Amino acid sequence: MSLEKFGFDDCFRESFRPYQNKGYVPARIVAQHKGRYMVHTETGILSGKLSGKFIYHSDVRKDYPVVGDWVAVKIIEESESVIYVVLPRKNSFSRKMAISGGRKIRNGVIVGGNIEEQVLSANIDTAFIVTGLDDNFSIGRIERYITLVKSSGVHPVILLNKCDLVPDVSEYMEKVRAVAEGIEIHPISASAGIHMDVLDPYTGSGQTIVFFGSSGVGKSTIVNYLFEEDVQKTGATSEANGKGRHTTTGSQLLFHESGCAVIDTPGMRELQLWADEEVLMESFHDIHVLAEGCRYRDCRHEEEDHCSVREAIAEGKLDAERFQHFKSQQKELEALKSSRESYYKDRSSQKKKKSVRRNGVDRSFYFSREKEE
Ligand SMILES: Nc1nc2c(ncn2[C@@H]2O[C@H](COP(=O)(O)OP(=O)(O)OP(=O)(O)O)[C@@H](O)[C@H]2O)c(=O)[nH]1
Ligand SMILES: [Zn+2]
Repeated sequence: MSLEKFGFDDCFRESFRPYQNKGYVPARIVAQHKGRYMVHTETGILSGKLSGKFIYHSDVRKDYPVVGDWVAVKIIEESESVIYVVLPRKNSFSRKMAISGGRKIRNGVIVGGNIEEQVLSANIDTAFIVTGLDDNFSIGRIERYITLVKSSGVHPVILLNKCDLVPDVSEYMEKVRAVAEGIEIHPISASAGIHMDVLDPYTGSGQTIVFFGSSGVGKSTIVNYLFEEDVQKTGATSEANGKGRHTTTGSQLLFHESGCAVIDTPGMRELQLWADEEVLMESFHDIHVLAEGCRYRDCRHEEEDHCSVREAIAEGKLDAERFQHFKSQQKELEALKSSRESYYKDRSSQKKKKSVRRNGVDRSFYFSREKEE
């Protein structure tokens, strides 16, 4: 199969030129785990390890290959290759990682300790910012995601999913348009198959896409629609209000036979979690300010003594309903966090190596993932 189909464009071809005719072949990183890689070459998927020279010359983490990167490899055996070079990236998503010292996450940003940039994925054409037109709809959250995507240099597209749940989308469209100047906004319904053809221009041959959005907005349902099969498990709607459970597991770069690649890695999901946490902080700023007066730093504003938040409710300074709303959103985030933690634990105790090709989809769960810190 041709590599153009998987995004190997003229630009990458040009960067690869010096390695051509020297025994190297171009390949794309489709999985990565602690210095082990899986690469997709013209002839198929191989394991890949870094050459000694590469390791010697790379002193920062961001030099190392990540999912989505194009690399120059030498094939040493039928199923094994050695990675020599990472071709220059078009763009990338990264997070700041603490490598030592007293780190702490505050407002979604790591403070304290030494920080190093960790690149999570590279060479993405479109990042879909997905929101549900249900309880989950939040303008603040959409703004967060826009910032996240724009700062990486990737083209953002906004999808307002679950349009089947609202009689008139125009009011939502207007609200979103006000914070998303110049960004395409599309109302869709993945489960009802409404307006799904708006995705066509972004999901053709050679395109690499990624989905951002809180748990339950329908990211997996959209991917399944695109791939016309259940490549990702979707959560059954747990409540009548259209909320779903957190269900996506697995880390992969999925290739559709059309040539579209979908990137999904746990690190990217953490980026979303942080964006959501920040939104929670911002939209309940009053409660965060009140909480500073609580006796205990980790006060949950439940049964604790000297709780400024409960006092404010008792005095009628804080609306009890608003506080309940805050608590339920906080709970949702905590549940999401613990499900991600158990995901990492499960993965580390269970070594998986599986690659199945079905209905034109390379379903590759290349190897287990542990928290890469
Ligand atoms: N009404 C309606 N429900 C939808 C639509 N798309 C998805 N859902 C439902 O929303 C729930 C969550 O969908 P998922 O695709 O699992 O959401 P997700 O964003 O992948 O969630 P995580 O995997 O937790 O990140 C499921 O019950 C879906 O059936 C839609 O267009 N309309
Ligand atoms: Zn309190």
